[in-house]
Amino acid sequence: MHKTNLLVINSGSSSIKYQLFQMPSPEPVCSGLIERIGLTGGIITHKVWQKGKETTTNLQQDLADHEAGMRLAAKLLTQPGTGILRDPAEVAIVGHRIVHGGETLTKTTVITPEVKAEIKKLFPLAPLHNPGHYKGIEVAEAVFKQATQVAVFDTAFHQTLPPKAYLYAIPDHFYKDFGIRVYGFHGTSHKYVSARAMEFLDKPDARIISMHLGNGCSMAAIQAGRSLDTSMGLTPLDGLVMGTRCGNIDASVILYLIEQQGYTSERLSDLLNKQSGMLGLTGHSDMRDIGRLISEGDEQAKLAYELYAYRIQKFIGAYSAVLSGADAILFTGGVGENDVRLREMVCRDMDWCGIALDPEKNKSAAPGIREINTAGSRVKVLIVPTNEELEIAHQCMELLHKK
Ligand SMILES: Nc1ncnc2c1ncn2[C@@H]1O[C@H](COP(=O)(O)OP(=O)(O)O)[C@@H](O)[C@H]1O
Ligand SMILES: CC(=O)OP(=O)(O)O
Ligand SMILES: [Mg+2]
Repeated sequence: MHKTNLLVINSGSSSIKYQLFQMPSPEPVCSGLIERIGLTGGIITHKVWQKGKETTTNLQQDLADHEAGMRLAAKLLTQPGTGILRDPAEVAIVGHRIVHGGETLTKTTVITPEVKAEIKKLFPLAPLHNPGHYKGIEVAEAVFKQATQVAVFDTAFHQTLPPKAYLYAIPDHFYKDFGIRVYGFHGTSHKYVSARAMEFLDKPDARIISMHLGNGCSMAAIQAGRSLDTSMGLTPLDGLVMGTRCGNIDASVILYLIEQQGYTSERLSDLLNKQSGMLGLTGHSDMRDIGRLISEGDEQAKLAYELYAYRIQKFIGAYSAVLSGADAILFTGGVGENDVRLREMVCRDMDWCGIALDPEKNKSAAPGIREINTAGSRVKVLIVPTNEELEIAHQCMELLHKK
């Protein structure tokens, strides 16, 4: 069978993940994770599967920004030793995760100069993401010259939100004139994990509360595969407490800082996007660092965890109302999939809405989708490892081969 080499690049706010697929096989032949971009102690894990053998390369290297990360990924993919490609021209398609598509880029699309210009126009609405994606596209265009570059948008899955969920209660013309509305993000992940959960539950009309908890965090209320509400808004700043973002905040805090403390918009953007969230509360944005502090008895770290979990619990309550109950809640993302303590805190005292966590199952580190609720729990509690890269690969194939 003819195989298509398809490289997927998923750049998040703190990481770049990449996978090389030989489509239609869903198993990658190479994958990489570049973590802690912009922090000290960058961690790089590059894996290659060839002739039934797995080879892993681990590097520790500080990476200042996403461009440095993308250049390293391209080098690891193509250089002798770690490279799986003899020639970059072997890659036929590069699929890029793009966080913000705005009002016009609502579906998976081939990247043209016009699409790039639109992604650039949206920099202010996704300041931690779209600039990195743009650099990623430019590096990929330079290295994989022959490939078709495709964009898959985080916002696309949330196009099904009803107006009562996507409009803000400000004069209507702000939506009509400037496109100010809830867009919602992490859509590729919410779509992928909810589809896996519907299969697992064998329930195509399932009511699902999906929690993507990574460096960026968002929740979605999903029914029968359609997103009905989500916690991020015009930008990926709203909703939950995140690694460096504040989530929900009274807009008057911003007015107060401008009027009474002389903050400029630049300082405010830096404060709310990059200095807040867990970083602002504890001095650390990575939950592994904060987990270590808790184990050492740090009270502030414990309080920050409580605040993070409490916000999630409130959204579970809200989305139970949106969906008139839930069949399952899903944990995914770097924190959701790995952080035992956090899952325990989120599910604590939630029996009123039918959620009962099994503490032993919660500790299991088994791979793949798994159920961690007690036998009597009315709502299933699932860990569903996300795979944004595979979802992006499928969407690229659908677009280009109409499969
Ligand atoms: N074993 C772990 N325990 C707790 N948190 C973890 C663990 N592994 C990763 N994380 C958290 O996951 C975050 C990264 O999640 P990820 O979904 O990859 O982020 P991104 O938003 O950059 O895509 C890290 O910042 C870290 O807080
Ligand atoms: C939208 C968003 O916050 O993405 P990430 O979690 O990958 O930073
Ligand atoms: Mg991510």
